[in-house]
Amino acid sequence: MAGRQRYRLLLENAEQLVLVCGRREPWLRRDGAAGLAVLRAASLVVGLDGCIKAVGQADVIRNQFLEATFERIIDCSGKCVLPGLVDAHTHPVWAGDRVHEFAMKLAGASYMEIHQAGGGIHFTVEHTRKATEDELFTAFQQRLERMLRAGSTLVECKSGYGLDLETELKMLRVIERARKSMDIGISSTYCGAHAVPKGKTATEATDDIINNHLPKLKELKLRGQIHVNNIDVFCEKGVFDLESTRRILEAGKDTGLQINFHGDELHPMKSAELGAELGARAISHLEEVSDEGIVAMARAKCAAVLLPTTAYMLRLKQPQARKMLEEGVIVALGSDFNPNAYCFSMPMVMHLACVNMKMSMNEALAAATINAAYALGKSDTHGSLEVGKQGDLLIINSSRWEHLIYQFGGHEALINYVIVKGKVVYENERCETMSSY
Ligand SMILES: N=CN[C@@H](CCC(=O)O)C(=O)O
Ligand SMILES: [Zn+2]
Repeated sequence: MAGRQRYRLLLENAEQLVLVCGRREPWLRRDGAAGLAVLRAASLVVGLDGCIKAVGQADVIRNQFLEATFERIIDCSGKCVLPGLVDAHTHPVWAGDRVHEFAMKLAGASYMEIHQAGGGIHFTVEHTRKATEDELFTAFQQRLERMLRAGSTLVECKSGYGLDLETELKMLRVIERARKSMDIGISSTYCGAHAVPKGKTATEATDDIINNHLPKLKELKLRGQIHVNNIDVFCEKGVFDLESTRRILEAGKDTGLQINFHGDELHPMKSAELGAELGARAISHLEEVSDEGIVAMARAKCAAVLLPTTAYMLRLKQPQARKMLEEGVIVALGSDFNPNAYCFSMPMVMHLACVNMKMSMNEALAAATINAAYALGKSDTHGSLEVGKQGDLLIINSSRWEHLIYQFGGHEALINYVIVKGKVVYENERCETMSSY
């Protein structure tokens, strides 16, 4: 019995309550993901501290909390409750969209042709450098709101459209401001090695990052002004080669940052092998990863953050998700939201992962929850519905959770509530009047 205590939230009698996992697993590999933990006719309680206090059969919870009071009770009959989605890879702070480049790509130009001609990341850098901090923040805030409404409650956010120290810090301050003022959870990534700035060689840019950028980040962290979690490099032919990548990642690790970088996207670079050797928490993209790289990542428990929107948008070959899963890699998903791949929606990302990368719906959900949380070093607090974890949840207006993936682009009418730390941060009233079928 819970006694007369007060709690923040009671979700009552969900048709399905998708725990994802229930034994404090820090990740789910293929076999674990195949049998996701799902309860039927279940309830969940979140405490005043925002953490989950109980989850179980509705009648058991009812008896246990008979005398308790709740700030809010939501009747979930006929609905499903899932963990908030975790987006493990985004570039959401920028000015200047690239819709004109979308047209060029549709007409046949490749990503690298546009980049080498001074467009792509360079175009966005030019606009981001000119934008004020407030302008960047306003656009970022709106993007985060859209992510939240699409079900993401924890999002990795990169800098990387400044390249010079001043603009990189401006971006990181914008991320910090959102972290403090918004409900959505943020994992912040320094990505000063996103491209080689115009007028510098890769070696000069690498030296600048190691000698100037990283010491400044360390100083700001010590002063409690900016909290950066991860370090990223775009390890790619014509951008940062393997040796420069190694130098930057090692220096970042020495500064206390988790390694989480772009690798083996357009060309095989042996990024996976390098990441495994350096103890990287995650590597993103991996369309061109080698067989040895896959084995090394599995052994090193280095998560593969797969980005189905990139391969779709750029018509690249798909990352070998099946092979990675079979070899025991921890597979996570990200939207890769950026001016090249303008997609906020993890439900759509999961759908693409299922159709184009041949993942099952269970594998896709594990990849967008517990495994994405692992890729950010946060699976002890996020990514599943277990007692003690943060009460980040979705309620969908359907009696089977798989509708979240099956209805491609249908999440806007399907997601009924988004909840962070037990507090409703988005309520979609349209759901009450609409049938989900
Ligand atoms: N590949 C490098 N970075 C981004 C694209 C960034 C951009 O084009 O602005 C990505 O992950 O897809
Ligand atoms: Zn990226």
